[in-house]
Amino acid sequence: MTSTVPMQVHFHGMLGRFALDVAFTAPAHGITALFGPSGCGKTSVLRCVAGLQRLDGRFALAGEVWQDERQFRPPHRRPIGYVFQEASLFPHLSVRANLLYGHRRTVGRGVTETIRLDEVVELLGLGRMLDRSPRHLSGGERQRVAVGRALLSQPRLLLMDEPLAALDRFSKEEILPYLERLHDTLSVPVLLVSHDITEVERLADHLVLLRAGRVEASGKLAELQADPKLPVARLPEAGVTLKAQVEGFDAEYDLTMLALPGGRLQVPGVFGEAGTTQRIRITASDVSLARHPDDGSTILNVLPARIVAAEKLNHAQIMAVMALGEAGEGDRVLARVTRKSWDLLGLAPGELVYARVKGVALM
Ligand SMILES: Nc1ncnc2c1ncn2[C@@H]1O[C@H](COP(=O)(O)OP(=O)(O)OP(=O)(O)O)[C@@H](O)[C@H]1O
Repeated sequence: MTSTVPMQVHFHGMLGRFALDVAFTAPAHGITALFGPSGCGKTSVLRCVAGLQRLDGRFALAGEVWQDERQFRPPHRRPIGYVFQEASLFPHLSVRANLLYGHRRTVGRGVTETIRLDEVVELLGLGRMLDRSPRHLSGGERQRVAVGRALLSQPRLLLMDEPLAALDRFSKEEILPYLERLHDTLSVPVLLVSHDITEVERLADHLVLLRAGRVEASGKLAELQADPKLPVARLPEAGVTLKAQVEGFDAEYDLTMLALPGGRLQVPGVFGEAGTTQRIRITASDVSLARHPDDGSTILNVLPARIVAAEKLNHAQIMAVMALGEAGEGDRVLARVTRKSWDLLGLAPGELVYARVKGVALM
């Protein structure tokens, strides 16, 4: 059962000369990413959650307190699965035996089985490798086994510390769809540490931005992506990740019609089934703004929107935030525009514009 009580995370204290003082709440379901530059304290937060690092504070999951001023549950009494950068599998055991390792220690000792072996094998595509030795697996395959092993220990929380960082680009692409499926299928909440924004955007629902041991911002991924005061919205590849519903298909032109709060999009190719939800990304540099909807171009997607905010990126460029829909009732998107065109069109917050979306990426 998915809990509606948020996860409460608060740790403060010194780690050598490094001061950590983080406090945030996150949903007790879905994937929460801890994102920030190297050395900002991401791994330390995970270690505190696991009880491997003891600092003052409080941690509660679904209303169950693991740590506060009166109590501290030792690591072995915290029902967590931990996935590290490098999968530390037992080389002398088969994949099956590796998978069942944590299972035996929990289900074998009376913990209720909510995640079964066959389920994990199916979810992570491990069927063909069960009798093989981890020595003969690729990095991506090993990491899938490590995730499976962590899940079979029946965790109430999955901690993933840079699970893709050691993989090459190809292996990363191979494993990402499995992690996405995990996200869609399982109710186990995940705390994911990453310094790769594209990974975060593909997987996370909730984002916690860390800087120098503190929380810079915490909220829904789409909200933080569209806040031009935050560093994620100022990156060259800044954009928003949105959920859109497949409305139907244009068979003549091979297009998929998507609906999202405040607008509709047509995307080349036929994918998904009508009624399903797709995750899409709209990059700020792929959006331009116009005063009028129909000035004849090849761009199919022209959406009315209200300008919500604008932030100067540098002397030449502005990051504009728009809420889709004539009344600005819909999702937020970003547009990176030159300050010159902004001035020439006389744009300002509150104005109605037409966002011309050149590209929509499916995630
Ligand atoms: N037990 C400890 N004793 C002393 N210093 C520590 C300890 N644990 C962490 N630190 C320091 O705390 C800081 C934050 O480290 P942490 O590994 O949490 O950062 P990070 O954001 O995960 O970095 P990266 O992305 O490089 O892994 C670093 O300066 C690290 O050296």
